[in-house]
Amino acid sequence: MANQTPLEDSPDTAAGEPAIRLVASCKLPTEWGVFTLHGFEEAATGREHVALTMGDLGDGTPVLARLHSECLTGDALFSLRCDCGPQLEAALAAIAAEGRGMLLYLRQEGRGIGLLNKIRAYRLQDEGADTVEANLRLGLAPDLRKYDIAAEMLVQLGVRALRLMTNNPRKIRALEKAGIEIAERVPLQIEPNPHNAGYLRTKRQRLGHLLAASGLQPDETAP
Ligand SMILES: Nc1nc2c(ncn2[C@@H]2O[C@H](COP(=O)(O)OP(=O)(O)OP(=O)(O)O)[C@@H](O)[C@H]2O)c(=O)[nH]1
Ligand SMILES: [Zn+2]
Repeated sequence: MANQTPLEDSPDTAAGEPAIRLVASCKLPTEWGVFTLHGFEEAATGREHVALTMGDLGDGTPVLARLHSECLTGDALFSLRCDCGPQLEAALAAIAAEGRGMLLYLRQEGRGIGLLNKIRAYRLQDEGADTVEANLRLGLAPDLRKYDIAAEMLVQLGVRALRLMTNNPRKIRALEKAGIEIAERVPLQIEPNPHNAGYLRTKRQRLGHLLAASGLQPDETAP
């Protein structure tokens, strides 16, 4: 069986030690504005996550937020197979436009299956499988992500209520279960391209994403 990257389930470690700790923060100027970058480390695994914040987050009013799971191909390598890169940019632009908000960049690549398994899954998608079926054919669940660690990062940054930019109801449910209030869902729908329209359609039909159907064509493997 392919290598599966296990994800930590709970923010509680032995002896009540925090599951994740803030290690260092710095300024991060971007093309949309100057954010503060906070680096975190998971106690159990050493996995590193970051949060980008802007403005005063501690006044108790819900914070415009994005929880973005790592997608090396879409975020850094310009892949058109998914909507991750444009969502990342749109979220940072929206936060900067408000002058207040946060983006958590969570190192759970490939919906938690890891980079190499995602490449294996893409290979199966090249051969006709959809994004859910590809995971299943590798013996992996369609979505292995957890949000307990993210909830703990929010709390450590003084945030307990969000206006969450997402189309993913599972993300909302998981955060609510972890004690975070979702005051509002802010849709984050990107204009599809010929390479990701089938992927987005599968997300809507098989993963329950709240996406408008228009423009989502069935061909996930368009060249
Ligand atoms: N296994 C697998 N993972 C994928 C595929 N395409 C994208 N991903 C991963 O899907 C994840 C996308 O995460 P998010 O941007 O948080 O989006 P989401 O949970 O789908 O929902 P939104 O908040 O609505 O964007 C990233 O970890 C990507 O690496 C794929 O075909 N297979
Ligand atoms: Zn992606």
